[in-house]
Amino acid sequence: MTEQTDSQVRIERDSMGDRSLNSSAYYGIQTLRAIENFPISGIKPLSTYVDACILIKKATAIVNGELGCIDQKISKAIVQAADEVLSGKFRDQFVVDVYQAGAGTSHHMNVNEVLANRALEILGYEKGNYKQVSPNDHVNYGQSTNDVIPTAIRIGGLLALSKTLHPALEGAIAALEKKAAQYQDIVRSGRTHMQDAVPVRLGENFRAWAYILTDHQNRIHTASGDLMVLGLGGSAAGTGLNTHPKYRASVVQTLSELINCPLEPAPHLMAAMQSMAPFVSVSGALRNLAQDLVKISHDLRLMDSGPKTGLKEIQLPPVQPGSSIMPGKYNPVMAEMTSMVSFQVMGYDSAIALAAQAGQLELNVMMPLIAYNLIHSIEILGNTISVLTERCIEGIIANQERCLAYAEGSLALVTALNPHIGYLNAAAVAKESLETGKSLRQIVLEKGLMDETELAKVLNLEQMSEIVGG
Ligand SMILES: N[C@@H](CC(=O)O)C(=O)O
Repeated sequence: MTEQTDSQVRIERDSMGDRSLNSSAYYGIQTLRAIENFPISGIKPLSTYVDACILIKKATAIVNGELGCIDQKISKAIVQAADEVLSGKFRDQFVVDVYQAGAGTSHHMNVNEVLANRALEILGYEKGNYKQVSPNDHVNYGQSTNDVIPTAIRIGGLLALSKTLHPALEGAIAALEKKAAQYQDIVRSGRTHMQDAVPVRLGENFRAWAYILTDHQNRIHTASGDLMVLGLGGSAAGTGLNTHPKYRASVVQTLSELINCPLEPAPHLMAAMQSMAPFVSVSGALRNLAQDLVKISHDLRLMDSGPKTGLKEIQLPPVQPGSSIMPGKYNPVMAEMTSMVSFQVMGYDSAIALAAQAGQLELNVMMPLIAYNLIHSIEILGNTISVLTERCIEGIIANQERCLAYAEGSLALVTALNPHIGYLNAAAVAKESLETGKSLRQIVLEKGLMDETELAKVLNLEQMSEIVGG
């Protein structure tokens, strides 16, 4: 290993002493200590979460500059540094493991240090010259991890929802409605308890899934309303110590404009800091969606099962060879992946529930876990639903003959005879059909239970699978 020369390192000082850093690093001494303290997962902060923190820092620098709390020149340099990060620069400088100091102080200081060091360069100073621009005194003026991080989780959640999950759900709903219209006339056998049930239309199966996803989108949208209420301005304990009296309203307004979303200041800042309820609500709505995604992806796999020994009512588009050993096999990989992601989201939700109830007095220090789990849940669900739509749902082909054959052979068709011959007679017909292999029609006629024309009208599959009153 080659030794670093003096020009390749800089010395920084904090309340614990001096440390040397590589002079190319934009993060500083507190980040360095956190890197050493938390070599846990290797998982770095999600880019949406970094965006959220940087947007908050941009808003606070603008407002603190306008209110005269920090020098205008410094304010402008911090804003320029923030814009550079938002445009994609310096992203490799956000390096603290997601499992880190409680409340997120380490990641927060990482953000403050990167912005301070870049602002120093913009103003013509060396990195680390914190007398000129300080991570704590300027970038973090009037702020605390304790109000910034819960705000960043809210903003990160909102950004992730609007960029990934909501568009993905809209695409899936549109694709399912298209399939519903395409396959409206195909009759298939319903199955309840995995046994023959009355006939249904394949198109209605797709329409039902579209409605299920629409309901989840509405639930998530409603829950996410809570994310728009911000405790920013509360500083360390929700009292707003060290902030300008006009800061709180102004910073929320500025942030609203930056992300083009109607944010509002929380009516009680201590409450906003202490309770993790908004994140629990959104995570709960995500879990709810994930549970139905499991159901839908399992249905897709069942209906596609075969090709020779399963149901094969539909054909999912083959997207890759399925087996390392069995030639010619194509597996329902997109649906399999969807189930696994959904299980992960449920796991994240369980951890969020544990973290959310672990607040003590003025603060809940488990926020880093909540931040990662919530934003990651939204993003992996969004990505999953997008590819499931494009690589699976849009390419589904119905096997009309197979669907009809199952529907015609279903013993549950006798259900339509109940009003005409009674449940017990119908049950006897079904039993005999199963034992002898004779058709339901033949047995009813042999027993003289109904005449031929009447029976033909009642055992009409199209009519039986119509939605009554629909
Ligand atoms: N989380 C810190 C405050 C901060 O980082 O701003 C504490 O309460 O100790």
